[in-house]
Amino acid sequence: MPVSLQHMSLDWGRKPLKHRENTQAPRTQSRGGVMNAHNEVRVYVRTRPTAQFAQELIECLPDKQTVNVRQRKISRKGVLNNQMSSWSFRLNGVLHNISQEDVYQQVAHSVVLGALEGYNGTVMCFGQTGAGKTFTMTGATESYKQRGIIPRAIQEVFHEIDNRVDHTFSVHLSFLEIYNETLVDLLGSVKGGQTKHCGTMAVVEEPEGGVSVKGLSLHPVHREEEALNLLFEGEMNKIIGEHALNKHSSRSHCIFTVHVESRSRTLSNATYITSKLNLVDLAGSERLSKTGSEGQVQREALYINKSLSFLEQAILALADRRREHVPFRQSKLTHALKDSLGGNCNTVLVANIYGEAAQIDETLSTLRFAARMKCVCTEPSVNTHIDPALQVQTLQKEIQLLKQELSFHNTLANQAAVTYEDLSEAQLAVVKSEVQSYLAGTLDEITIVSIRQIQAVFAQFKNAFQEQEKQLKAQKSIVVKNTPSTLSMSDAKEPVEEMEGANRLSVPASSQRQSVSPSSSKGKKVKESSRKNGQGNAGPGDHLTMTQSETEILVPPSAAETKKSPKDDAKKRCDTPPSKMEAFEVYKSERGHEINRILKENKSVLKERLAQLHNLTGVINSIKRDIDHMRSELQLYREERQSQGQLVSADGEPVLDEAEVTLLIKLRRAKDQYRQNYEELLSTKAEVQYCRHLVDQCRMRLFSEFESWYNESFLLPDEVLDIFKDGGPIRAGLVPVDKALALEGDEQEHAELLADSPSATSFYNAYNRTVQRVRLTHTHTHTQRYRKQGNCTGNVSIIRITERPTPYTVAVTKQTEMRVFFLCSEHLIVLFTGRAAWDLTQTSSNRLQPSPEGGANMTTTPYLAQITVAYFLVLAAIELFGKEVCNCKRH
Ligand SMILES: Nc1ncnc2c1ncn2[C@@H]1O[C@H](COP(=O)(O)OP(=O)(O)OP(=O)(O)O)[C@@H](O)[C@H]1O
Repeated sequence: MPVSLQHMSLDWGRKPLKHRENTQAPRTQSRGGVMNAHNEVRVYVRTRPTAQFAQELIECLPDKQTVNVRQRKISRKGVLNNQMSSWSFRLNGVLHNISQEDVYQQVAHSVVLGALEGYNGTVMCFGQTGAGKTFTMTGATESYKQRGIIPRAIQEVFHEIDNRVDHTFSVHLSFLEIYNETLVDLLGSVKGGQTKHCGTMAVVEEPEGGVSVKGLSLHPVHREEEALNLLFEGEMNKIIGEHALNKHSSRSHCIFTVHVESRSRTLSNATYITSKLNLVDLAGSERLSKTGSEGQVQREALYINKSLSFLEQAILALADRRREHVPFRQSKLTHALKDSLGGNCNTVLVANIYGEAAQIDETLSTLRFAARMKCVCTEPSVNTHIDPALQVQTLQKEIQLLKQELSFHNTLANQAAVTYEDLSEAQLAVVKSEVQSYLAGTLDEITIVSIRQIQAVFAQFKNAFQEQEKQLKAQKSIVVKNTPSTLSMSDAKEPVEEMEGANRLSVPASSQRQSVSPSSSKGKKVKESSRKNGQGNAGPGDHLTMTQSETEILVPPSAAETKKSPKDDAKKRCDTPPSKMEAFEVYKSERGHEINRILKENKSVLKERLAQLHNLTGVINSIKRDIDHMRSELQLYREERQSQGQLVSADGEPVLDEAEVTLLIKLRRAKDQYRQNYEELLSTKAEVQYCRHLVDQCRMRLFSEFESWYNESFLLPDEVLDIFKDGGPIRAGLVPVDKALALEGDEQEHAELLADSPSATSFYNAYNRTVQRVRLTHTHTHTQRYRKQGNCTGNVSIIRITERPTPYTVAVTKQTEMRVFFLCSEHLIVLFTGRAAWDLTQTSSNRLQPSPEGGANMTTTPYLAQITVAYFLVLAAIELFGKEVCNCKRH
């Protein structure tokens, strides 16, 4: 077996970078940056110097990036004729007659710096046997000046490490050989190596992507010299053969890897970065007819050629972006290079070629491989890791610091006694009793001291709510059992959509328990028809979501309630108001008929526009697909042509062929079509948005008017209804704040004026309207005045409820007995004493029971405006506490 060991001279000492030899070649990238903006593999071609350089066949252009190759055409019969074919290859650089130092600077310098910044890097030499791959990668052994990329990379790594004092680095080396499809550890015999997994060597996939070699030893190195020793040791172990084209031909593929790990000395975070710098010297492809290899060397050549052809297949697949599968596992070489070729790596290929005419076929084939490789994309990214143990330590320190901050803050705020640990059983019991007292009205406020306490308070509220809900359900099931439904599912089906919204705006349960009289005949009609159905309200609620209000209504009137006085008639009727769903149906067909009709019309227009939008989207997507398809067809076509070499005219201009031109025209047309449809899509979208807005507006109006009508017909107390009478200061429905606030005293004033003369009604009505209008313009000032009276300053706890279309804010002042509630909605802002409001809830009375302490805007005689306001406030407040509180802030 003609295997020999290559002799290496070991006299390459380290030389400081500032004394380096000629560095004329431009530095392509800045220090440590991602070297390739387009994330494509960078490809260089290097010519082996020769006295017989075939100038007439190989032309290196002055741009130092293009190489043109000419070859005699082969006739159909397989014989050469005098016609020539030309190919042009544009690469990242043509390294023709340049020094080893310049090669390193152009090819590997930025990849090495990238590796120190956490980017994986690969530099790989490919080409015909004897073309200069080993010379490029390892260099000549005789002279320091002629050393190749690997020793220079080692030198640069350690030089940079010495300079980067803000980081600590650890460097390990490995040296893998793939010989006849067998993995060999070239440093296996060297002591001090660490091997992760023992046993047969194999390429294994890493859980986080990428590959590693099981059983390959990793050697820690601290100095350049140590690293060079290992390189030379491995080089000595490489298998070398001899044939006609190369006396010292590498018979295997070799991957020298520098593993770098770096941590910041200045930042005390738990992150660190790692990278792998792969320096790959591939075995050369060879034609047995040219090398004249025999026996073992011939067998090796077969293995080499086979693995290189698998490499070509993998590159073809990688370059074709439509291919999902890349056959990496076909050979040990492609599998081992999996993450170096198409991964997160800065990859550079050097294609080594002969300059002689005799090797022109192989040169052309090497250049085609290089052109394909240039189409391969990589995604360089920094390999950042987190050290879990260090992170725990850092977080513990941070917690400690924050605890100290907090206790310092508490001391300043006179709250040194507050603890922030989990609440004990005793503390939880205290919270529970506080919440119960608060709900019962015996406690005005719960002082908030910590987040854990807030959580416990909310948990208690939730418990209370759930318990109440359970009770209501139990109550409902009893009533439902006794109340046969007369409405079928289909009856209830249509209103569902609208009622979902109606429920959102609905008046809560307790409000319906109040004794009120209907003010309109329509309301009565609904109520009466509902009465005919036994208890009146069970129907739709049985099939749909049973709201709290509906369940409440189902409770049959007690014997005491049926005993009526003449004035109690209204009360009794309101004990059993119709279900909202039922009432809503009636409302839509009568009072709300017009707005309901408009809503329906708007909905149908919206539906039509949505269908149009849907169609347009379909059309656009299909055009987009066509465009994508054409683009990739064009790309593929170009790549194919590029890999065959760019066809150029006699003047050297690139020539487009007919097929490419046709594809370009088709693509342009499709783009125009896409643009037109897209514009149409935008205008249709705008129309849809507008229609949606109209539908929403109509729906909101329908609901709000229904609410007003329902309240007016079934729920509002007589006193309130009186003030809604024609000519009264407040119109029926939700009470606008300005009117509510302006109401005070109006009744009296009105009555006095009317007393002048009964025939002066129109005059006074007009007068009153003008007065109201003037007051309306002063709403803001008015509200401010009340706000001040409400003493809404100082510490305020705000609980915001977000589960409603319009969020409500309940603000409770801490300073005085006075409580101010703001119910903010489109129509109503209420200022009131909290105690009075809660009293009202508890007694279920329609009369306001002011707190004994009273407030600046409260007296023992309830004003009508205040009653009205209180009424709405209480409804909202009850509803609030039936909902889960989502967010609590302490100001
Ligand atoms: N740029 C160059 N300058 C000087 N000598 C070179 C150059 N390129 C190659 N050589 C010489 O050519 C011979 C073959 O080169 P080398 O061993 O590097 O080829 P190879 O591509 O690695 O071949 P194989 O694939 O058979 O291993 C060596 O003696 C080497 O010194």
